[in-house]
Amino acid sequence: MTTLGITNGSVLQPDLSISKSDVLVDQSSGEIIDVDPEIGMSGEQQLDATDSLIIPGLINAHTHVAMTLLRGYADDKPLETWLREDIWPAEAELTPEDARAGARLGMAEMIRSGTTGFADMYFHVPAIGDAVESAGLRARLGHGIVTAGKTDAEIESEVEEGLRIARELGSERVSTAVMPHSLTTVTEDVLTSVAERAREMAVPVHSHVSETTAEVTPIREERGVRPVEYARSCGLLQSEDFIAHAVHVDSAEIARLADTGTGVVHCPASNMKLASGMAPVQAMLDAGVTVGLGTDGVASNNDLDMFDEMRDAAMIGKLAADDASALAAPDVVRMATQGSADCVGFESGRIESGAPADLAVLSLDAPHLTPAHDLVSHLAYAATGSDVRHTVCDGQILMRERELLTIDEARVREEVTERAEDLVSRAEA
Ligand SMILES: N[C@@H](CCSC[C@H]1O[C@@H](n2cnc3c(=O)[nH]cnc32)[C@H](O)[C@@H]1O)C(=O)O
Ligand SMILES: [Zn+2]
Repeated sequence: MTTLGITNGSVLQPDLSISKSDVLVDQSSGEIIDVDPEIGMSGEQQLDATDSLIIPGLINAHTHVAMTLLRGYADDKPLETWLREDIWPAEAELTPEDARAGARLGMAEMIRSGTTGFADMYFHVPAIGDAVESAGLRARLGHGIVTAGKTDAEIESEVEEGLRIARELGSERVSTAVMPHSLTTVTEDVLTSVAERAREMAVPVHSHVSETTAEVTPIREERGVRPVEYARSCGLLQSEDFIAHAVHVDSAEIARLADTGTGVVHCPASNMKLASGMAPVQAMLDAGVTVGLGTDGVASNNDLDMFDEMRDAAMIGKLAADDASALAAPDVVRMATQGSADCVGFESGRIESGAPADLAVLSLDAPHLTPAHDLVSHLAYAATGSDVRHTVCDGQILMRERELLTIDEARVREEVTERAEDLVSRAEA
């Protein structure tokens, strides 16, 4: 057994209280051995956490990580127009090597901002999976299945790819899901059949649901039910499943999401930027829905910093509920850690013995984090990703004193810059 001690800091406990404590990690199993004052010095190697707070690694429960290639490429448009006019044509030109480079850049950004795990829906998933393996993060990956605008033969190969990825990929840190893109971009037959196959493979289903009113209206008009009911009728929304957005859900739908135990991944920045709407997150929390947090792709965010996302969730949550006490600091911190872990099906998100050693160490030695009346408040409202000193996933150090150890950042930035230019010129040719 090789051990790592994180010493001389404070720990954000699972109940969100803060105590002066060390953390001792078994690097062989990737688990936390113990959380206890003074225990860190017994580790074979140490990470210093003086004037720092040890938090669970944040979990980005819904993203499209390779979209870093399209950061700033098309802004200031609503979802449908943005996807059809700009994003899908550019993505049609994307190669597996582009996706691999884009994913590596995105993971560099995640590690730098204390994110240790994520759920990703994209294509060229094996290339993204390789990038995850070498970066050292934890991820649940799936091929986004779209049927809209495709021929029967194309649909067949989309479905095959989606099921093949769910069945064949996977390792210690990489798990999979079946990911039909949304209720309006995938036919009823395909939604029903891929959900059934997901049950046989014992993997979750993940989709975009009710992100905009443009998705709700056609379902209501054609089927006479709201989207959550329709999704149920297709066999979606089991307890292991998780959906992104759920912006336009009524109280009956919220009750249904709570009963079924389906996770909801709130993506506040994307919802604001695409003007998709304000999700009723406080109502979902009150009803007992499991709520996590995600950035969505960077083309609609435009970064992968989960600290920004916590702050955005708190701000828009208060506006949506017309109540300043809604989406309080502990609510958003819980969403970015335990809530996201519960959505995605990770054991991480909590610092306790036996849990995966997925951690971030945040420096408190900064003007914008002074004074320290309430560190949970700082996490939600004042800290940023650049305050993270060290990032650890599965017991391995991915960043030490802001130096990335698993990704050659300069090389990745250069490569993505070149590939992104090339991609855009192909798309616009
Ligand atoms: N196999 C599909 C690709 C699906 S990947 C997932 C898709 O979701 C897209 N996407 C990104 N953000 C959003 C969003 O907010 N809502 C819906 N789709 C999004 C993303 O650009 C990507 O095309 C195909 O052949 O088109
Ligand atoms: Zn998305």
